[in-house]
Amino acid sequence: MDASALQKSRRRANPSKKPKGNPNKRPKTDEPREQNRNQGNAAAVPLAPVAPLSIPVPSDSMRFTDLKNLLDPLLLKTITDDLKFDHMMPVQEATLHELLEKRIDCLAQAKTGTGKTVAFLLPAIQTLINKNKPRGSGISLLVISPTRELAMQIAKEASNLLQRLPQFKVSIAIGGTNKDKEERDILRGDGCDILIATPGRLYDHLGNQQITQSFRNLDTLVLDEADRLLDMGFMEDLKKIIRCLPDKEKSKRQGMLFSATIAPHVQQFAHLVLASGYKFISTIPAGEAQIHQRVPQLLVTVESWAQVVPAMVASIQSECKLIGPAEFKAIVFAPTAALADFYHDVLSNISGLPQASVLHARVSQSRRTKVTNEFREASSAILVATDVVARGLDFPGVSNVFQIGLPADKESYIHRLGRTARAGKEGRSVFIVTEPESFFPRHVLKAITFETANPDFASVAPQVETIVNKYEAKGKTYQAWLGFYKAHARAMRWSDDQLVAEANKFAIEALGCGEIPGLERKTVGKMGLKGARGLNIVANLPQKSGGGRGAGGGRAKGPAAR
Ligand SMILES: Nc1ncnc2c1ncn2[C@@H]1O[C@H](COP(=O)(O)OP(=O)(O)OP(=O)(O)O)[C@@H](O)[C@H]1O
Repeated sequence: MDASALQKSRRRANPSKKPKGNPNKRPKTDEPREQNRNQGNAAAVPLAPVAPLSIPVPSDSMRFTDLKNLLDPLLLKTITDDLKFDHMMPVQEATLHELLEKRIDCLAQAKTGTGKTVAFLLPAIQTLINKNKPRGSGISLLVISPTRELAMQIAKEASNLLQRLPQFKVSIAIGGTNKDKEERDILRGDGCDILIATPGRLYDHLGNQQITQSFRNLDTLVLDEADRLLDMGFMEDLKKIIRCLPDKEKSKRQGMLFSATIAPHVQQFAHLVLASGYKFISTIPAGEAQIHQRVPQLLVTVESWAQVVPAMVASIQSECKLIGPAEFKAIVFAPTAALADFYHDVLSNISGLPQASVLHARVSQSRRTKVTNEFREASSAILVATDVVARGLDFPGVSNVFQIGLPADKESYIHRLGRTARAGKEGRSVFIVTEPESFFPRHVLKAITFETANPDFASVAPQVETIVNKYEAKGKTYQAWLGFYKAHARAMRWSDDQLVAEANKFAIEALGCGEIPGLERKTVGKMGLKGARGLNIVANLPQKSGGGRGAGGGRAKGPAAR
């Protein structure tokens, strides 16, 4: 990061005022989260929300060398000489001293791409060094991450920080990989000091007493992307995991929650990980959006579903021309795996664009790792993805983010956007919605100033039509569309009949289907669309239905399925 970028980033982070009101208020579509929050852990009394500290970030950012009395010389040398970090990012400046010296528990909020990972790894690694425990004393630091890719990235960053201290070992525990190998790694003779894990796989491992035992001396517990982990999808696993760990008050372990977005439920559940006197440290000034104001955010509103894909292609072509093909590195976010496959197919068949790849939860783990690594290394490429890459992933040099259709919620929009303009770099964003979806930029994202854009999509429409006509998985795409928008139907003010009518328009106009794709009866039931008019209901198929007759699949669409 250059000096002027650092100056800019410092100017942005001036948390001198306490936030007023609730800038993170969730859209109305989040009732399930609300219910889940209220169910909470009955035994635990939620703490009253803690007001954010007013920590003014000085105009001259501290240097890492200013911490030489608190940091191990080898660790400091790695930061300055190997990683070439000189000044601290605002979140590091705001947290490191307190985390290192006072070992406070904290809930920390800072914009995407501003160095939160180092802010939690550094104090935790220093604790590991300070404790100087004999080998085989068990895991000192546990970091929990919502996605596998983010867990791998954090593990890499931890290994980078430990390159001059090779006696300390980092392991990962993530789904989709060989569990036995992970187990051997965690329990190996020379020990595992740092474990980075996703919740489901970690809980699986905790069925093994030996692994549970390896947490007996846990010094630090971190939840990265804390608001996601304390959300409905992960809460139950998380509570079970925490029950398997030593009691937090007795063990005196340090707890840290980090995220760019801190939704209200985070403060309600922070006590699961943090001690009662924890500090809330925010480097986002009151009233300021949690996103980088310098990222130009273009909004394209199209009239019909048929215009979405041509508008996507035209926007990508125009941005690619603006940035230059050699530097154009874009992530295209789609609402579901099937829509990501569809958009990927289209973009792969448009000449003149950088190579496109696709990533979502239904891609095999080995492929996910390969695609992630290739995209990280690429100087020019397109990655079509679902929210599996929305949070935390640090792909260098992403010039553009495209969001096609509604994100799951406001936080998802912010985290997706945060894949560009990281660590002081420039970035651009395009958000494409249809008229019925335009409530989202207008109301849910009302704090954001969008620039209206009108890409010339009429000229690409015939080419897109030819590609779409050849696309085979139309039924699957239709079903995924229906499942996703069913979840947003209330916000769109659609009845079930209207939802189906819009889905059918999408099938005919956007997918070029000759007739409404069939949906198995059981799928209609699972989607809660029994009785809705306009569906083409077909009998349940014996087993796997494939893409042929019915829309196939039938698996509920949740975060895990994306
Ligand atoms: N002090 C620093 N100076 C320069 N670069 C830094 C510094 N600290 C971290 N970085 C780099 O900044 C980039 C972004 O950091 P990181 O991924 O930790 O951001 P983040 O705040 O966790 O983002 P997100 O909210 O998206 O998870 C990384 O490439 C990291 O190596």
